[in-house]
Amino acid sequence: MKVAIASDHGGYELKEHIKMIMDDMGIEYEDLGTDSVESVDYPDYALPVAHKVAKGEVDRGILICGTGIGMSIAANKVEGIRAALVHDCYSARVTRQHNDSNILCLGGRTTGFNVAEDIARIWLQEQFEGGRHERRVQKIMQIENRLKD
Ligand SMILES: O=C(CO)[C@H](O)[C@H](O)[C@H](O)COP(=O)(O)O
Repeated sequence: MKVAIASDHGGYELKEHIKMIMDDMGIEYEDLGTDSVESVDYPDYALPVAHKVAKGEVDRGILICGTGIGMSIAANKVEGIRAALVHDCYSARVTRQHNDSNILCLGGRTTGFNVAEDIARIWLQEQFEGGRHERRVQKIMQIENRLKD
């Protein structure tokens, strides 16, 4: 599995921590910035990650800003993206099993490193269950298609 990861300044330190977790898990990743705590605009980092995931250039994405909210709003504008803002381990598991979420959003100012690490480990390992959830994900995609009319 290959992951694209990015953050704004509010998520920079957590991004560096999550990269260490992926190193430990043996997961290949591409870091699309930012490279410091200097102030930047989160949509500029959400879009490249979302595009890579939507185009299939990577399998999944991780986006981190201060709360994770801005990143999730921006990423979910891209067709084919199911970005999940996660604060707890149960949601991390279920958003993979049920929603087949392809981007994980975390808050660098709202979620402690230890909880964020647990969330990331679960989300990176968990599989989509399909079945009834496949039908529901298809209905999300149909909403995207209707919006094109
Ligand atoms: O988009 C956000 C709010 O949901 C993120 O938390 C940003 O990181 C935040 O808005 C950045 O704020 P700052 O005051 O410019 O550091």
